[in-house]
Amino acid sequence: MNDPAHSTSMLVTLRRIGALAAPYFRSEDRWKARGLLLVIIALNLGTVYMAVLNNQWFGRFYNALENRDQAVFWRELGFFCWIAFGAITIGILKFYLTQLLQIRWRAWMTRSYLTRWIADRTFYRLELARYAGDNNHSPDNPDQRIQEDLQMFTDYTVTLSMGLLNAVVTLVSFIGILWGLSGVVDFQLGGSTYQVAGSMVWLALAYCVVGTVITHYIGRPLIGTNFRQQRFEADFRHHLVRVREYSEAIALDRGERVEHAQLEQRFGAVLRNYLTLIKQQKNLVSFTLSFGQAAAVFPFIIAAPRFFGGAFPLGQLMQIVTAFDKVQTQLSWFIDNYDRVAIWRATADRLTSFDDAMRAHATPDGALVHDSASSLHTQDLDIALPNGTPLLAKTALSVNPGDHVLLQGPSGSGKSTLFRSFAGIWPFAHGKVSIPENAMFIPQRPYVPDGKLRDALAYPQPAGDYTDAQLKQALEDALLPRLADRLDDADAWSQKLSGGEQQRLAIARVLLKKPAWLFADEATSALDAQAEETLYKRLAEGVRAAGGAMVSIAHRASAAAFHDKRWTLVPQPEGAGARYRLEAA
Ligand SMILES: Nc1ncnc2c1ncn2[C@@H]1O[C@H](COP(=O)(O)OP(=O)(O)OP(=O)(O)O)[C@@H](O)[C@H]1O
Repeated sequence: MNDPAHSTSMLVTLRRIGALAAPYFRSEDRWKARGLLLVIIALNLGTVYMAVLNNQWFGRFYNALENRDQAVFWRELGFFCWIAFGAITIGILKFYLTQLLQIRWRAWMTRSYLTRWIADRTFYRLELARYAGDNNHSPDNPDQRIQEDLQMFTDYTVTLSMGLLNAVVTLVSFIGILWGLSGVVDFQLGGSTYQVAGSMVWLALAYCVVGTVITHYIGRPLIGTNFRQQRFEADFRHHLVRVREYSEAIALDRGERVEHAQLEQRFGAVLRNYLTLIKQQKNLVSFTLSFGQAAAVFPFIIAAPRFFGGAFPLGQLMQIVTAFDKVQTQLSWFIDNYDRVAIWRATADRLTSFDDAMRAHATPDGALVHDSASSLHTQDLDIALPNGTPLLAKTALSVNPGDHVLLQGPSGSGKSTLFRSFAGIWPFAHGKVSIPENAMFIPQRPYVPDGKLRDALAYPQPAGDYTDAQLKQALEDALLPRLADRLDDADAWSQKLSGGEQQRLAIARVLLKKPAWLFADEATSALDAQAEETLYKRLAEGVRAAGGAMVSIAHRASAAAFHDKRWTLVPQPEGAGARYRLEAA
């Protein structure tokens, strides 16, 4: 999380905010968006107009009181009902339409970000960029950007800009009123008499400038403390989630004490910072409360000599007091929103960097030519690690229908990465890969989504594409007969199923979809030798029947027996151009 102390200049931030905000008002929703915005602006101006009417009413009402004029008193009370009715109606509409604009805007931005994040596997490349140490283009926690920052950005942009508009228009209106009410005051200095116009305006300004400077001085540390609070809270929550996710491993390691200490330490940081926050807030609250109380009597005190001197009636005094209050409140708007503006800026900065990162990783760098063919061929295939270290260089290989290839090599030699390159998702590969279109990959750690078992089994196709009989048969063929009756059970399958069961579920998917080309990355590593043999047999029969081929990464003889070709990644000496070389046999 950016510290506000290190954020960019206000001008740059405003440009960024403009760039983030503009697309929505140019989108397909633009007419509704612009219409809503205009109505909200009009309602804000309406609020100010109501306040002006209210101020004028104060003058007439208090004059009626002073003159003991009952007729005017009742008429003005009736008029007040109209003003109140208008203010309430405008207030409700303003609240409702502002919320509506915010949620529409958030919905549009969220969909736009989601689309760009998911599209073309940008989410995957962003994660890889993080491992590659590309800090400029690998924002932390995209989930937080999309879920929280977009909500804050739209909320703050609407409320702060409308608040600013309100403050400026109110100030202009009420400074005018206050100026008119102030009249011209004689002012003696060094034996000469000067005439000062708008004395109340100058006094209100002076009062607020003094208040603002003091608030700024007292409130400044709060911004940094607030930001640190958010970060400490996020750290604490993150660690709690990790303990939950890795509960079993931690329990097996007997890591409770370490985790407890870690959690205590993180919560300690939350607590310490919070105590600092409370102390700083206490200072600010002490001042703003005193300042607010003083503001209630300050205009009476300064207008009193002229009032008692008979310069104006009670109604005008009350008008001066309410106008002074308005001017004072609006001038204080800037300082009241000091920390919100800082949060807004940081949010805009984070969204901009997320935007830039998505743009930078929107499409693969184009170095790998990936097309479809009736069999697998690679040409001049170079594969590197995210940090640039070459793993394999100038690799040419081919697999023809009917081939069953076993890929072997030391751990970390790049077997899975070769598969990632075949699939066309590894951004650090160069050269050419041609591969049949409907090839299926079983990753080392299959993804099993939560929800209904039938959906997890058919993933990513809709379960409706398959009959119950097909789904059940696939489960039975994958040695999961126990699950065949639970197709409609919704559960957190990735937590409930054992590692071996999850692998069998991934194999059930293959048996269900019957691809001609299969790439299996240690797909049976958690199974016993007998189950491994049975399942490999079924997989091999499946691809043979479909006229395709199979490439497997596997270590045990029970799997090796189903392959007739072997590729081995052989370590290369330093200076050979790549860490490994692929030997085909
Ligand atoms: N996302 C990543 N970021 C950084 N390095 C990675 C990433 N994925 C893989 N690597 C590195 O690439 C190298 C090859 O990894 P890969 O998973 O392909 O090896 P493997 O041969 O399949 O290993 P194993 O047999 O242990 O599964 C390893 O050194 C690994 O640390």
